Amino acid sequence: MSPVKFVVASSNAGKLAEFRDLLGAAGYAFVTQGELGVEDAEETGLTFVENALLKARHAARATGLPALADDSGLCVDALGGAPGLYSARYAGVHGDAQANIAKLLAAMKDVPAAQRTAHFHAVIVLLRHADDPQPVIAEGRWSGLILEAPRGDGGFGYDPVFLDPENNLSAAEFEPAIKNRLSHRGRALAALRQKLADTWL
Ligand SMILES: O=P(O)(O)OP(=O)(O)OP(=O)(O)OC[C@H]1O[C@@H](n2cnc3c(O)ncnc32)[C@H](O)[C@@H]1O
Ligand SMILES: [Mg+2]
Repeated sequence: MSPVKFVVASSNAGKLAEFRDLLGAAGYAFVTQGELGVEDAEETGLTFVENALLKARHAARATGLPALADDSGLCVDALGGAPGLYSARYAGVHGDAQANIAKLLAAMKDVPAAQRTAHFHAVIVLLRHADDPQPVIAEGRWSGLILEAPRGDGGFGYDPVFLDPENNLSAAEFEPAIKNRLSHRGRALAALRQKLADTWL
């Protein structure tokens, strides 16, 4: 395992567990912003890219370390892309997955099966330092359908109501390693590593 290379600018325990597996398997050690006493950045951007940059810059500035951040969300076609950028705070309270799921299922109550398409989107940003003018940016997508009721107890956030049609499993029914292989976050991180292959990571 390499020495600590960067700080991960996230306070989401579910995301951090996924990063631990994904980056650990690749041999990279990191610290979390929470371990270094860094507060959450304000997510004032209007796009996933902007928010990921804000988070990474905030953590890099506070710690002096390179920083990796993820901004992600669930985009539902029948809802015009909502909750999208506002996925974490859809029902009003940041990170209340139960309330977010309840609000989503209510909004989708009358939407027929064929129109329940959705995708998770993740943007991962790596800044080598707070003023890095050349951020490395990678994106990943996971397409599926919104279920009518939650299934499974793994994962986090909207996982219980997101169906992967190819496997007929909800995101909360996958083994963590399989979710990491299929997911928006896993794909974004793979793309990031490819971009960095001959340079930094
Ligand atoms: O900003 P950080 O501290 O990383 O944590 P966060 O939870 O606020 O993260 P985001 O701002 O990126 O919001 C993303 C939300 O989208 C949802 N989400 C993202 N990836 C997901 C996944 O793999 N499974 C389920 N829900 C996910 C979930 O509700 C997250 O809270
Ligand atoms: Mg957030």
